[in-house]
Amino acid sequence: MYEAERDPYCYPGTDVLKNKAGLTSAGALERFETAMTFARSEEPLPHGRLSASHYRAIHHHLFQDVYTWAGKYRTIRIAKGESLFCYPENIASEVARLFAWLKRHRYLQRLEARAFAKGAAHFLAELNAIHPFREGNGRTQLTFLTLLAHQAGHPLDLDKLDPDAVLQAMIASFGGNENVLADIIAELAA
Ligand SMILES: Nc1ncnc2c1ncn2[C@@H]1O[C@H](COP(=O)(O)OP(=O)(O)OP(=O)(O)O)[C@@H](O)[C@H]1O
Repeated sequence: MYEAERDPYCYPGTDVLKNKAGLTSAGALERFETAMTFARSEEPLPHGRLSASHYRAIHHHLFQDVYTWAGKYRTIRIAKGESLFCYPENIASEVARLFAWLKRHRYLQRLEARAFAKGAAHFLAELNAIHPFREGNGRTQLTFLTLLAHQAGHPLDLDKLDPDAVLQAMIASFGGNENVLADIIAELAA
């Protein structure tokens, strides 16, 4: 999925991420990852104040059974399709900047539905452009967004979520158009 040269996260000569179960087949790892993160997502999430450390704790919670680096920022450059994400040396400062933005905007609380959707889309687009973790960004983003929306009084109905539409909206947001993402969030919150 990711394009990374001589990726120290992978078993040599493969694109399979080193994992706690020692699985060297991509399919087996995918099944293991899905099962483990699903089980963890059924448990109560770590408490926190919607901060950067809270975000890391959520990634750690979901991926702790699979990767030793759960909850830790990546150390290599990664890209998906045309999108080259934040360089690793800038991740900590960019994450700090983004969560300071969220705090300054009072965690998007006390906003009307459309204003919430717009703010949440901006936050999500920025978070995705940073892509702080080697893997598991999408699931952590969605978990955090669900929490943020709930606390802001605009709970999301995830049954309505269309993964392909979200992917297209995320790609558009990387190119600077956050409107499609805002429309999706508004629809999920309606
Ligand atoms: N070409 C792209 N440009 C920008 N963002 C992308 C692109 N392809 C995928 N994404 C976004 O990257 C995130 C997925 O990142 P990652 O693969 O680290 O997470 P994951 O949880 O392992 O995967 P998934 O979300 O597919 O379950 C999603 O938010 C997705 O929308």
